[in-house]
Amino acid sequence: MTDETPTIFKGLAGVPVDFTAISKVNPDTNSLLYRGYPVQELASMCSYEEVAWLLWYGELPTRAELDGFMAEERASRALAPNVRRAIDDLPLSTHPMDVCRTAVSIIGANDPDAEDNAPEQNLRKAKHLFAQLPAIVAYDQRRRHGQGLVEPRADLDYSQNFLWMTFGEEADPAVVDAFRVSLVLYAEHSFNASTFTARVIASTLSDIYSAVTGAIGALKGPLHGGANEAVMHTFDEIGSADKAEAWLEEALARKAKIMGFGHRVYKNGDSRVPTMRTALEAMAAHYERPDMLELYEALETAMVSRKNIKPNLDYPAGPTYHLMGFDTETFTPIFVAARVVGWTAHVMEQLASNALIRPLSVYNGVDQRELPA
Ligand SMILES: CC(=O)SCCNC(=O)CCNC(=O)[C@H](O)C(C)(C)COP(=O)(O)OP(=O)(O)OC[C@H]1O[C@@H](n2cnc3c(N)ncnc32)[C@H](O)[C@@H]1OP(=O)(O)O
Ligand SMILES: O=C([O-])CC(=O)C(=O)O
Repeated sequence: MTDETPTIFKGLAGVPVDFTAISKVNPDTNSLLYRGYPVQELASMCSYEEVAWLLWYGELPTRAELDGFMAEERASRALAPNVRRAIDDLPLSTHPMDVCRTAVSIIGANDPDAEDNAPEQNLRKAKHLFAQLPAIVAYDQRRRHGQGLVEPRADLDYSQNFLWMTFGEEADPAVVDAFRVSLVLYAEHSFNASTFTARVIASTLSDIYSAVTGAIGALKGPLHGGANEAVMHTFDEIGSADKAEAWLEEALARKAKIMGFGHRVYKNGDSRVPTMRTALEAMAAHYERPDMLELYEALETAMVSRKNIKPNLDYPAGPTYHLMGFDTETFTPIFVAARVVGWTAHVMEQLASNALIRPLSVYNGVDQRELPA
C-alpha cells in the first residue's frame, strides 16, 4: 500500500451517495420520517394504502384520490393466468422469495409498456405490483400446504384482503391492525441494500420490473430482509426464555451473528422497534402466547447486556407474523409486499434526476504480466 491508495469505504458505510426526499432516517434522534411525517404517527393513524400514496406522490391523498386508488387496487388483485401457472410450475421447495422474484418478472413480461419509463407509466406499474403481491405471497403459502388459491375480495381493504387470501377466513380486527402497522413500518427506509439495488438498476435506464426483481434478490439475504425469517429459526432453536442466555453465550462464542440485532445506520436502537413491539404484545395477548413475549425479552435483555446491540425491526416482526399463522418462509415475502412501495418510489426519484451509478474500485491484483509462451 502506498500513500496514494484512496480510502476505501467498505460496504459504502457512512458514504452519502445521493439526495432523497422520500424518507429521513435519523440515528441521532432514533426517528424515521416518511415525506416529513413521523412513521409512528402514520402507523397509528393511516391505512397502508394512504402511506403508499404518500410515499409515491409526496403528499397524503385527498378523500377522492384515496377512494379512486382503493377502487383501482381492489380491481387489480387477481393474478393473470400465466403468473398463476408459473407459480404452479415451480417446485414446492422453491424459496418463497424466489417465487416472488419469478412472479414479478412475469408480470413485467405481460406489460407491453414495460420499457416505458415515463413517470405516469411507472406509477401505474408501481400500483399494479402493489395490488398483485398479496396474491402471490398468499397463494404460495397456501400451495405449500396443499391448499387452493383464495380469490381476492373487493369488499376488504388491502390488509384485510391479504390475510383473507392467505388464511381463507376474515381476520380479527386486532390482527388486521397489527399486520397493517407492520406494513407501514416496512414500507420505506432510505438507501438500504435492496432499495439501493433498485436505484442502481434504474440508473442504467432499465425498467421498473427489473429494478424490483433485483431488489427482491437483495432483500432475501439474512443480513437484510431475510433476518425476520432467521429470527424465527433462532426462536425455534432456543425453545423457551430460560434457555436464551445460555444459547446466546454459545452462539457468540462461535462468533455467530444474532439475527434481528444490529443495524448499519441505527446504533442506539431502530426507530421502528417500539411500535412493532407494541404490535407483537397485542398479538401475544390475542393468541394467548405470553411465552413468545418472554422469549423475545429474554434474548433482547441478554444481547443488550452482553454486546449492547439492540434489536432491529425484523426482531419483533418475525414472531408477530408467526403468531398470525404465517409460515416462517413467508415472512420476507411480506416484507417485499410492503417495501415494493419504497423501491418503486426510489426508482421514480432516481429517474427524475438520473446519473448512472458506477463507483470506482482500487485494483489490488497482480501487476501486468506476460502470458506464458
Ligand atoms: C430490515 C433490515 O434489513 S435490518 C437488518 C437485518 N439484519 C440482521 O438482523 C442481521 C444481523 N445483523 C448484522 O449482521 C449487522 O448488525 C448488520 C449487517 C445489520 C449491520 O452491520 P454493520 O453496520 O456492517 O456492522 P458490523 O457487522 O460491522 O458490526 C459491528 C460490530 O458489531 C457486531 N455485530 C453487529 N451486529 C451483530 C449481531 N447481530 N450479532 C452479533 N454481533 C453483531 C459485529 O460483529 C461487529 O463486531 P466487531 O467490531 O467485534 O467485529
Ligand atoms: O436500512 C437498512 O439498512 C435496513 C433496514 O432497516 C430496512 O431496509 O428497513
